[in-house]
Amino acid sequence: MARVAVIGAGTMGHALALVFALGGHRVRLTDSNPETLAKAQGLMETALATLVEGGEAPKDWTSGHLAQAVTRHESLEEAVDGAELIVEAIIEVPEAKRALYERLDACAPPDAAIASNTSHLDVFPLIPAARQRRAMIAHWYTPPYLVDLVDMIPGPQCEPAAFEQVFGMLKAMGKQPLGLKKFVPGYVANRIQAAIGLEVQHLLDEGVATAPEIDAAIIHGLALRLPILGYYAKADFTGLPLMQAVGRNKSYTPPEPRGSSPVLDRLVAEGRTGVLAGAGYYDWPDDPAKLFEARDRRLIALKQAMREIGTMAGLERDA
Ligand SMILES: NC(=O)c1ccc[n+]([C@@H]2O[C@H](COP(=O)([O-])OP(=O)(O)OC[C@H]3O[C@@H](n4cnc5c(N)ncnc54)[C@H](O)[C@@H]3O)[C@@H](O)[C@H]2O)c1
Ligand SMILES: O=C(O)[C@@H](O)[C@@H](O)[C@H](O)[C@@H](O)CO
Repeated sequence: MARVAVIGAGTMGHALALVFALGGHRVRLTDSNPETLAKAQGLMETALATLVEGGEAPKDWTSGHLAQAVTRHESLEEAVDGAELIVEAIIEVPEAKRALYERLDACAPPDAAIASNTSHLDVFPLIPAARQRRAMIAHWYTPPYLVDLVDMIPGPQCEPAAFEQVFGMLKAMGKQPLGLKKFVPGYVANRIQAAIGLEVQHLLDEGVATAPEIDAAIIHGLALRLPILGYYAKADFTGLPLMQAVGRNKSYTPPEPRGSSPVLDRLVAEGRTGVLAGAGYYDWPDDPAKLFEARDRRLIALKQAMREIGTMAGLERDA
């Protein structure tokens, strides 16, 4: 059992606290916003109840059990006191992360590993020199208690033993850490997701299709094969000469990255920031906790079906 501090209790932080608790670790959770920290309790409890009901967490995990495994702390110093692993899950703003790492340098145990959940940032230049030997990225996908992939990148001066320790810890928790040798923005899955993002925003901004139409194309077209074949096994079923021909014809040109999307900017300006705000690309009038629950139930059913079905991509797990 390790002592883990999770910094940031928002969309990812509360869920990561739950993941590490379920993994058998003792977790302290903190956030600079006391309201967010307070709300995290209810979100963790709902997620835990859904996991228990779906058979993805042990039956004896009650909210009392959770309260013992995860404690909430308004003070950063208190949260990191005695921590062996610090999971940084604060906002994706370089200056905020830099300021936090400086504070951590002053108050965290000298041997604590720091693992950033950053989606795309090269955080290593933001981390003080004294912390470099145990600095790494461990990037999770939401909800991390159901999505197993964790992208892992050691910092340029990270000691291999420190990296392997955290890598092994995540493996022991039943996760699928994917170790990359050096930082590349977005790792593997987030780069693919970013490319999809660029294309779907282009299609929407240009009025080619609506958000529901684009989602229908993904859900009823692409998504069915992906869990079984990934990309390359699907290509083998397509036939590689066709892929060559498509490439040769240059029939696809990716949209120019513009750094912004007019539709996205309008939605955010209108306060339609996503499920937690009750609306985003879609309207979400229900209680967010209920919506997370509805999503999680479906993900559990899918995950369990996938375990039964197996993939055809020759992955280690299916051997
Ligand atoms: N949302 C996702 O799907 C997702 C998935 C994987 C990775 N990430 C990454 O995880 C990180 C967090 O993302 P999120 O979606 O949970 O964001 P979020 O906005 O939901 O939560 C971030 C939290 O950090 C808190 N915070 C800000 N500065 C702080 C500080 N100095 N100390 C303590 N708390 C602080 C905020 O109050 C907020 O509650 C980002 O780096 C993001 O790129 C997000
Ligand atoms: O998909 C996820 O959960 C993650 O990849 C996140 O890091 C996040 O959603 C990013 O894709 C945001 O661009």
